[in-house]
Amino acid sequence: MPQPLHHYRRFSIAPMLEWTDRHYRYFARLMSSQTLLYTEMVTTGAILFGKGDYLEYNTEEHPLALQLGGSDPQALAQCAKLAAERGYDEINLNVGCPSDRVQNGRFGACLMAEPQLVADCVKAMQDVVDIPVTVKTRIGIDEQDSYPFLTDFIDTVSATGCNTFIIHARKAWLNGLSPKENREIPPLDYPRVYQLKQDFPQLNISVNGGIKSFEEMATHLEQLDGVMVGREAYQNPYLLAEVDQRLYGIDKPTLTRDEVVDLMLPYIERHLQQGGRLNHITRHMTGLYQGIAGGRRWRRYLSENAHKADAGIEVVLAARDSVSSFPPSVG
Ligand SMILES: Cc1cc2nc3c(=O)[nH]c(=O)nc-3n(C[C@H](O)[C@H](O)[C@H](O)COP(=O)(O)O)c2cc1C
Repeated sequence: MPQPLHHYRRFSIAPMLEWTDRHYRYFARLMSSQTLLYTEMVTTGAILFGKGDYLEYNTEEHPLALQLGGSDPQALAQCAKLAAERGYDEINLNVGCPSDRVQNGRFGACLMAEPQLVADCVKAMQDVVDIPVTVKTRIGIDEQDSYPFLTDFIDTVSATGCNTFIIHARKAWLNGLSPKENREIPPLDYPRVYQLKQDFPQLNISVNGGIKSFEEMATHLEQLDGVMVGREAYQNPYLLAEVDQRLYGIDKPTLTRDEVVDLMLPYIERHLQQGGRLNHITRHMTGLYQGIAGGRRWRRYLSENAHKADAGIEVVLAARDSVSSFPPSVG
Protein backbone atom coordinates (compact mmCIF):
# COMPACT_ATOMS: atom_id res chain seq x y z
CA MET A 1 0.00 0.00 0.00
CA PRO A 2 2.24 2.80 -1.22
CA GLN A 3 -0.03 5.70 -0.16
CA PRO A 4 -1.56 6.62 3.20
CA LEU A 5 -5.00 5.06 3.67
CA HIS A 6 -6.85 8.37 3.22
CA HIS A 7 -5.68 8.44 -0.39
CA TYR A 8 -7.74 5.33 -1.14
CA ARG A 9 -10.89 6.65 0.52
CA ARG A 10 -11.76 8.72 -2.53
CA PHE A 11 -13.67 5.69 -3.78
CA SER A 12 -14.70 2.73 -1.68
CA ILE A 13 -16.99 -0.24 -2.15
CA ALA A 14 -19.59 -0.58 0.57
CA PRO A 15 -19.74 -3.53 2.96
CA MET A 16 -22.52 -5.81 1.72
CA LEU A 17 -23.53 -9.07 3.41
CA GLU A 18 -23.38 -12.06 1.07
CA TRP A 19 -22.05 -9.85 -1.71
CA THR A 20 -18.64 -8.40 -0.82
CA ASP A 21 -17.04 -11.67 0.16
CA ARG A 22 -13.39 -12.39 -0.65
CA HIS A 23 -14.19 -13.66 -4.16
CA TYR A 24 -16.04 -10.50 -5.10
CA ARG A 25 -13.28 -8.39 -3.59
CA TYR A 26 -10.60 -10.22 -5.60
CA PHE A 27 -12.65 -9.62 -8.74
CA ALA A 28 -13.12 -5.91 -7.88
CA ARG A 29 -9.43 -5.49 -7.13
CA LEU A 30 -8.45 -6.79 -10.57
CA MET A 31 -10.25 -3.82 -12.08
CA SER A 32 -9.19 -1.14 -9.62
CA SER A 33 -5.95 -1.05 -7.67
CA GLN A 34 -6.93 2.10 -5.75
CA THR A 35 -10.44 1.39 -4.45
CA LEU A 36 -10.74 0.85 -0.72
CA LEU A 37 -12.58 -2.42 -0.20
CA TYR A 38 -14.78 -3.33 2.76
CA THR A 39 -15.65 -6.81 3.93
CA GLU A 40 -19.18 -7.87 4.65
CA MET A 41 -20.16 -7.05 8.22
CA VAL A 42 -18.74 -9.68 10.55
CA THR A 43 -20.16 -9.86 14.07
CA THR A 44 -17.93 -10.14 17.08
CA GLY A 45 -19.83 -13.31 18.00
CA ALA A 46 -18.91 -14.96 14.70
CA ILE A 47 -15.24 -14.08 15.08
CA LEU A 48 -14.93 -15.02 18.72
CA PHE A 49 -17.23 -18.05 18.88
CA GLY A 50 -17.91 -19.11 15.27
CA LYS A 51 -16.47 -22.24 13.72
CA GLY A 52 -15.06 -20.83 10.47
CA ASP A 53 -12.28 -18.34 9.85
CA TYR A 54 -14.25 -15.13 9.43
CA LEU A 55 -11.14 -13.03 8.86
CA GLU A 56 -9.86 -14.87 5.81
CA TYR A 57 -8.95 -12.79 2.75
CA ASN A 58 -6.60 -12.80 -0.25
CA THR A 59 -3.46 -10.68 0.10
CA GLU A 60 -4.26 -9.06 -3.27
CA GLU A 61 -7.27 -7.35 -1.67
CA HIS A 62 -5.36 -4.58 0.13
CA PRO A 63 -6.24 -1.86 0.95
CA LEU A 64 -8.96 -3.67 2.89
CA ALA A 65 -11.19 -2.66 5.79
CA LEU A 66 -12.93 -5.12 8.07
CA GLN A 67 -16.44 -4.10 9.06
CA LEU A 68 -17.41 -5.24 12.52
CA GLY A 69 -20.88 -5.56 14.00
CA GLY A 70 -21.18 -5.43 17.76
CA SER A 71 -21.65 -3.16 20.76
CA ASP A 72 -19.55 -4.72 23.48
CA PRO A 73 -16.35 -2.67 23.70
CA GLN A 74 -14.25 -5.55 25.00
CA ALA A 75 -15.43 -8.00 22.35
CA LEU A 76 -14.90 -5.41 19.63
CA ALA A 77 -11.41 -4.69 20.95
CA GLN A 78 -10.56 -8.38 20.89
CA CYS A 79 -11.75 -8.67 17.29
CA ALA A 80 -10.00 -5.50 16.20
CA LYS A 81 -6.75 -6.84 17.62
CA LEU A 82 -7.12 -10.14 15.79
CA ALA A 83 -7.91 -8.27 12.56
CA ALA A 84 -4.91 -5.96 12.90
CA GLU A 85 -2.69 -8.99 13.47
CA ARG A 86 -4.08 -10.50 10.27
CA GLY A 87 -3.06 -7.39 8.34
CA TYR A 88 -6.34 -5.53 7.76
CA ASP A 89 -5.82 -1.85 6.97
CA GLU A 90 -8.83 -0.43 8.84
CA ILE A 91 -11.57 -1.46 11.24
CA ASN A 92 -15.01 -0.04 10.54
CA LEU A 93 -17.89 -0.17 13.00
CA ASN A 94 -21.37 -0.75 11.58
CA VAL A 95 -23.78 1.88 12.91
CA GLY A 96 -26.02 1.79 9.87
CA CYS A 97 -27.59 -1.61 9.41
CA PRO A 98 -31.28 -1.67 10.41
CA SER A 99 -32.10 -5.38 10.36
CA ASP A 100 -34.09 -6.94 13.22
CA ARG A 101 -31.49 -9.57 13.87
CA VAL A 102 -28.99 -6.83 14.33
CA GLN A 103 -31.20 -4.77 16.66
CA ASN A 104 -31.70 -7.75 18.96
CA GLY A 105 -27.96 -8.02 19.28
CA ARG A 106 -27.95 -4.23 19.90
CA PHE A 107 -25.77 -3.17 17.07
CA GLY A 108 -26.04 -1.50 13.71
CA ALA A 109 -28.19 1.60 13.18
CA CYS A 110 -29.91 1.44 16.60
CA LEU A 111 -26.56 2.43 18.12
CA MET A 112 -27.03 5.93 16.72
CA ALA A 113 -29.26 6.49 19.75
CA GLU A 114 -26.32 5.69 22.04
CA PRO A 115 -23.44 7.86 20.90
CA GLN A 116 -21.49 7.41 24.12
CA LEU A 117 -21.60 3.64 23.74
CA VAL A 118 -20.35 3.98 20.16
CA ALA A 119 -17.56 6.25 21.41
CA ASP A 120 -16.65 3.66 24.07
CA CYS A 121 -16.55 0.95 21.42
CA VAL A 122 -14.35 3.02 19.12
CA LYS A 123 -12.04 3.97 21.98
CA ALA A 124 -11.68 0.36 23.13
CA MET A 125 -10.63 -0.64 19.62
CA GLN A 126 -8.29 2.31 19.14
CA ASP A 127 -6.55 1.41 22.40
CA VAL A 128 -5.44 -1.95 21.04
CA VAL A 129 -4.68 -1.30 17.36
CA ASP A 130 -2.57 1.11 15.33
CA ILE A 131 -4.77 1.01 12.22
CA PRO A 132 -7.63 3.51 11.78
CA VAL A 133 -10.97 2.78 13.41
CA THR A 134 -13.82 4.33 11.42
CA VAL A 135 -17.60 4.49 11.62
CA LYS A 136 -20.28 3.94 8.97
CA THR A 137 -23.59 5.43 9.95
CA ARG A 138 -26.85 6.99 8.74
CA ILE A 139 -28.12 10.57 9.02
CA GLY A 140 -30.69 9.56 11.64
CA ILE A 141 -33.04 6.88 12.94
CA ASP A 142 -36.83 6.91 13.33
CA GLU A 143 -38.01 10.28 14.65
CA GLN A 144 -34.47 11.19 15.63
CA ASP A 145 -33.55 12.71 12.34
CA SER A 146 -32.69 16.34 13.09
CA TYR A 147 -29.36 17.81 12.09
CA PRO A 148 -28.40 18.42 15.77
CA PHE A 149 -29.03 14.72 16.48
CA LEU A 150 -26.48 13.87 13.80
CA THR A 151 -23.94 16.47 14.92
CA ASP A 152 -24.24 15.35 18.56
CA PHE A 153 -23.47 11.81 17.43
CA ILE A 154 -20.47 12.91 15.37
CA ASP A 155 -19.24 15.22 18.16
CA THR A 156 -19.33 12.47 20.75
CA VAL A 157 -17.74 9.80 18.57
CA SER A 158 -15.07 12.04 17.07
CA ALA A 159 -14.02 13.12 20.59
CA THR A 160 -12.31 9.70 20.77
CA GLY A 161 -10.00 10.74 17.95
CA CYS A 162 -12.02 8.87 15.32
CA ASN A 163 -11.59 11.09 12.29
CA THR A 164 -13.27 9.12 9.51
CA PHE A 165 -16.99 8.72 8.96
CA ILE A 166 -18.93 7.21 6.11
CA ILE A 167 -22.45 8.55 6.00
CA HIS A 168 -25.29 6.74 4.27
CA ALA A 169 -27.29 9.84 3.36
CA ARG A 170 -30.70 8.57 4.49
CA LYS A 171 -32.16 7.73 7.84
CA ALA A 172 -33.25 4.25 8.87
CA TRP A 173 -36.67 3.28 10.20
CA LEU A 174 -35.89 0.63 12.78
CA ASN A 175 -39.40 -0.79 12.83
CA GLY A 176 -41.72 -1.34 9.94
CA LEU A 177 -39.27 -1.33 7.04
CA SER A 178 -37.20 -4.27 5.86
CA PRO A 179 -33.46 -3.73 5.40
CA LYS A 180 -34.07 -3.58 1.66
CA GLU A 181 -36.81 -0.96 2.04
CA ASN A 182 -34.50 0.97 4.35
CA ARG A 183 -32.08 1.28 1.44
CA GLU A 184 -34.77 2.66 -0.84
CA ILE A 185 -37.64 4.40 0.92
CA PRO A 186 -36.16 7.02 3.27
CA PRO A 187 -35.15 9.89 0.99
CA LEU A 188 -31.52 10.66 0.28
CA ASP A 189 -30.30 13.94 1.75
CA TYR A 190 -26.85 14.68 0.35
CA PRO A 191 -26.86 18.37 1.40
CA ARG A 192 -26.98 17.22 5.01
CA VAL A 193 -23.74 15.32 4.51
CA TYR A 194 -22.15 18.34 2.80
CA GLN A 195 -23.22 20.45 5.77
CA LEU A 196 -21.55 17.98 8.11
CA LYS A 197 -18.26 18.34 6.25
CA GLN A 198 -18.52 22.12 6.50
CA ASP A 199 -19.13 21.93 10.23
CA PHE A 200 -16.43 19.29 10.82
CA PRO A 201 -13.81 20.18 8.21
CA GLN A 202 -11.10 18.29 10.12
CA LEU A 203 -12.94 14.98 9.62
CA ASN A 204 -12.62 12.75 6.58
CA ILE A 205 -16.18 12.25 5.36
CA SER A 206 -17.43 9.92 2.65
CA VAL A 207 -20.97 9.85 1.36
CA ASN A 208 -22.88 6.69 0.55
CA GLY A 209 -26.29 5.90 -0.92
CA GLY A 210 -27.72 5.82 -4.43
CA ILE A 211 -24.53 6.82 -6.25
CA LYS A 212 -24.28 5.34 -9.74
CA SER A 213 -22.37 7.49 -12.21
CA PHE A 214 -18.95 9.11 -12.39
CA GLU A 215 -20.72 12.44 -12.86
CA GLU A 216 -22.50 12.02 -9.51
CA MET A 217 -19.24 10.97 -7.88
CA ALA A 218 -17.47 14.05 -9.22
CA THR A 219 -20.21 16.29 -7.79
CA HIS A 220 -19.90 14.71 -4.34
CA LEU A 221 -16.13 14.87 -4.43
CA GLU A 222 -16.30 18.64 -4.88
CA GLN A 223 -17.70 18.80 -1.33
CA LEU A 224 -16.47 15.65 0.37
CA ASP A 225 -13.44 13.43 0.82
CA GLY A 226 -14.85 10.22 -0.60
CA VAL A 227 -17.70 8.35 -2.17
CA MET A 228 -18.74 4.85 -1.13
CA VAL A 229 -20.67 2.86 -3.71
CA GLY A 230 -22.60 -0.30 -2.92
CA ARG A 231 -25.21 -1.81 -5.21
CA GLU A 232 -23.95 -0.23 -8.41
CA ALA A 233 -20.44 -1.58 -7.83
CA TYR A 234 -21.93 -5.04 -7.45
CA GLN A 235 -24.62 -5.05 -10.10
CA ASN A 236 -22.56 -3.19 -12.69
CA PRO A 237 -19.01 -4.10 -11.67
CA TYR A 238 -17.40 -3.06 -14.93
CA LEU A 239 -17.68 0.50 -13.70
CA LEU A 240 -14.66 -0.36 -11.54
CA ALA A 241 -12.48 -0.67 -14.64
CA GLU A 242 -12.49 3.12 -14.93
CA VAL A 243 -12.20 4.13 -11.30
CA ASP A 244 -8.39 4.40 -11.20
CA GLN A 245 -8.31 6.59 -14.29
CA ARG A 246 -11.33 8.79 -13.58
CA LEU A 247 -11.08 9.26 -9.84
CA TYR A 248 -7.39 8.83 -9.09
CA GLY A 249 -5.93 10.28 -12.29
CA ILE A 250 -3.92 7.15 -13.04
CA ASP A 251 -2.83 6.79 -16.63
CA LYS A 252 -3.37 3.17 -17.62
CA PRO A 253 -5.34 1.31 -20.27
CA THR A 254 -8.87 0.28 -19.35
CA LEU A 255 -9.24 -3.50 -19.20
CA THR A 256 -11.87 -4.95 -21.50
CA ARG A 257 -14.54 -7.16 -19.97
CA ASP A 258 -13.00 -10.17 -21.72
CA GLU A 259 -9.62 -9.33 -20.20
CA VAL A 260 -11.19 -9.18 -16.76
CA VAL A 261 -12.55 -12.70 -17.30
CA ASP A 262 -9.09 -13.88 -18.40
CA LEU A 263 -7.53 -12.44 -15.28
CA MET A 264 -10.05 -14.26 -13.11
CA LEU A 265 -9.35 -17.68 -14.61
CA PRO A 266 -6.23 -18.60 -12.57
CA TYR A 267 -8.02 -17.54 -9.39
CA ILE A 268 -11.05 -19.64 -10.31
CA GLU A 269 -8.87 -22.63 -11.13
CA ARG A 270 -7.12 -22.40 -7.78
CA HIS A 271 -10.47 -22.28 -6.03
CA LEU A 272 -11.71 -25.34 -7.93
CA GLN A 273 -8.53 -27.27 -7.19
CA GLN A 274 -9.09 -26.58 -3.50
CA GLY A 275 -12.53 -28.17 -3.78
CA GLY A 276 -14.53 -24.94 -4.16
CA ARG A 277 -17.61 -24.58 -6.36
CA LEU A 278 -17.54 -22.51 -9.52
CA ASN A 279 -20.61 -20.47 -8.69
CA HIS A 280 -19.14 -19.27 -5.39
CA ILE A 281 -17.06 -17.01 -7.61
CA THR A 282 -19.11 -16.58 -10.78
CA ARG A 283 -22.21 -15.44 -8.89
CA HIS A 284 -20.33 -12.19 -8.31
CA MET A 285 -19.46 -11.85 -11.98
CA THR A 286 -22.91 -12.05 -13.54
CA GLY A 287 -23.19 -8.26 -13.95
CA LEU A 288 -19.88 -7.91 -15.80
CA TYR A 289 -21.43 -7.59 -19.27
CA GLN A 290 -24.42 -5.60 -18.10
CA GLY A 291 -25.55 -2.96 -20.53
CA ILE A 292 -23.98 -4.46 -23.65
CA ALA A 293 -25.48 -6.65 -26.33
CA GLY A 294 -25.22 -10.29 -25.28
CA GLY A 295 -24.91 -9.38 -21.59
CA ARG A 296 -28.02 -11.32 -20.76
CA ARG A 297 -26.64 -14.43 -22.42
CA TRP A 298 -23.58 -14.24 -20.19
CA ARG A 299 -25.74 -13.92 -17.10
CA ARG A 300 -28.13 -16.66 -18.16
CA TYR A 301 -25.38 -19.12 -19.16
CA LEU A 302 -23.64 -18.69 -15.83
CA SER A 303 -26.77 -18.98 -13.75
CA GLU A 304 -27.92 -22.09 -15.60
CA ASN A 305 -24.57 -23.89 -15.56
CA ALA A 306 -22.15 -22.65 -12.93
CA HIS A 307 -23.91 -24.29 -9.99
CA LYS A 308 -23.49 -27.82 -11.37
CA ALA A 309 -21.22 -30.02 -9.29
CA ASP A 310 -18.66 -30.61 -12.02
CA ALA A 311 -18.74 -27.10 -13.52
CA GLY A 312 -15.27 -25.83 -14.38
CA ILE A 313 -13.74 -22.89 -16.21
CA GLU A 314 -15.11 -24.20 -19.52
CA VAL A 315 -18.46 -22.83 -18.31
CA VAL A 316 -16.97 -19.37 -17.92
CA LEU A 317 -15.35 -19.54 -21.34
CA ALA A 318 -18.57 -20.72 -22.98
CA ALA A 319 -20.50 -17.96 -21.23
CA ARG A 320 -18.03 -15.44 -22.58
CA ASP A 321 -18.26 -16.88 -26.09
CA SER A 322 -22.03 -16.62 -25.88
CA VAL A 323 -21.81 -12.84 -25.47
CA SER A 324 -20.55 -12.33 -28.97
CA SER A 325 -22.35 -15.26 -30.60
CA PHE A 326 -24.87 -14.73 -33.40
CA PRO A 327 -27.62 -13.91 -33.94
CA PRO A 328 -27.12 -10.88 -31.71
CA SER A 329 -29.60 -10.86 -28.84
CA VAL A 330 -31.42 -7.80 -27.69
CA GLY A 331 -29.20 -7.57 -24.71
C1 LIG B 1 -27.02 -7.01 -0.14
C2 LIG B 1 -26.61 -5.87 0.77
C3 LIG B 1 -25.98 -6.15 1.96
C4 LIG B 1 -25.56 -5.11 2.81
N1 LIG B 1 -24.84 -5.41 3.93
C5 LIG B 1 -24.31 -4.39 4.68
C6 LIG B 1 -23.40 -4.65 5.73
O1 LIG B 1 -23.00 -5.79 5.99
N2 LIG B 1 -22.93 -3.58 6.44
C7 LIG B 1 -23.31 -2.30 6.16
O2 LIG B 1 -22.85 -1.36 6.81
N3 LIG B 1 -24.16 -2.03 5.15
C8 LIG B 1 -24.64 -3.04 4.40
N4 LIG B 1 -25.43 -2.75 3.31
C9 LIG B 1 -25.70 -1.34 2.97
C10 LIG B 1 -24.62 -0.81 2.02
O3 LIG B 1 -23.35 -0.83 2.63
C11 LIG B 1 -24.95 0.63 1.59
O4 LIG B 1 -24.94 1.46 2.73
C12 LIG B 1 -26.31 0.75 0.91
O5 LIG B 1 -26.51 -0.29 -0.03
C13 LIG B 1 -26.46 2.12 0.20
O6 LIG B 1 -25.47 2.29 -0.78
P1 LIG B 1 -25.77 2.05 -2.36
O7 LIG B 1 -27.01 2.85 -2.68
O8 LIG B 1 -24.56 2.55 -3.08
O9 LIG B 1 -26.03 0.58 -2.53
C14 LIG B 1 -25.85 -3.76 2.47
C15 LIG B 1 -26.50 -3.50 1.25
C16 LIG B 1 -26.87 -4.54 0.40
C17 LIG B 1 -27.54 -4.22 -0.92
